[in-house]
Amino acid sequence: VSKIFSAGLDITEMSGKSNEHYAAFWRAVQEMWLKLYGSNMVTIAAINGSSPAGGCLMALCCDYRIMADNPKFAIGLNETQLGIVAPFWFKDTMINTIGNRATELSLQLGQMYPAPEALKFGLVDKLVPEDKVQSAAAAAMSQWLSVPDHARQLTKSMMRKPAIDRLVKQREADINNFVSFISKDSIQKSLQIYMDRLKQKK
Ligand SMILES: CCCCCCCCC/C=C/C(=O)SCCNC(=O)CCNC(=O)[C@H](O)C(C)(C)COP(=O)(O)OP(=O)(O)OC[C@H]1O[C@@H](n2cnc3c(N)ncnc32)[C@H](O)[C@@H]1OP(=O)(O)O
Repeated sequence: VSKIFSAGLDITEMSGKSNEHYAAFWRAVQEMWLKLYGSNMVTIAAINGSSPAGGCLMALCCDYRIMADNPKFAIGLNETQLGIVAPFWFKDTMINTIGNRATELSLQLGQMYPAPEALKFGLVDKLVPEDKVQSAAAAAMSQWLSVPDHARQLTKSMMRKPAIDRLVKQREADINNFVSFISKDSIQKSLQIYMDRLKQKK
């Protein structure tokens, strides 16, 4: 889809469904994060459009982020704006990228940052013209792949293992927490209002 890197998690998967559905959905989201954040491969995000919430998380899982230089494209963990809460492992992923204070500001306010602003505090690493995103990502990939792989892999694992271990240890509790949170009437209402607002925007 043009103008969108990822719209984040599918909100329709989190509304009006059974608890079994929510649990299976959340396990799959955890799985995606564990695989991508824990990958020993080099991962470069080529962010060619807006990237809210789950989209931002996916980008943050990568080793390096290149974004199209267009202030109309924004990136951030905007969960609070939907009346929901970024889970601790979303928060950890952001802290590991931009630090504690910038993460707290960003999460409490549910801020989406236009690309030039995101660059300023390291939420993305580089901006390039829209038609150069793929080639810049390929060039970055070559640079990362030129480092001896065993050393790079061990270093990546050393940096990320504490956050990964934390979710692995609490996986079932995190699923239960998600299900009891998302199935609350008040949360379902917030999500409904947010979806209605998205549709009215047209
Ligand atoms: C305690 C802890 C416990 C745990 C607590 C729970 C933790 C949950 C963590 C959640 C993580 C998330 O990712 S939550 C999801 C966050 N995502 C968002 O906020 C994205 C909202 N969307 C947008 O901002 C925009 O749509 C954007 C992506 C920039 C594209 O804008 P455009 O103008 O190009 O397109 P639109 O017209 O808006 O959208 C096209 C259609 O797609 C729909 N759509 C857009 N985003 C959608 C989405 N994420 N899910 C479903 N549908 C979506 C719109 O309603 C439209 O539907 P039609 O009108 O029918 O065509």
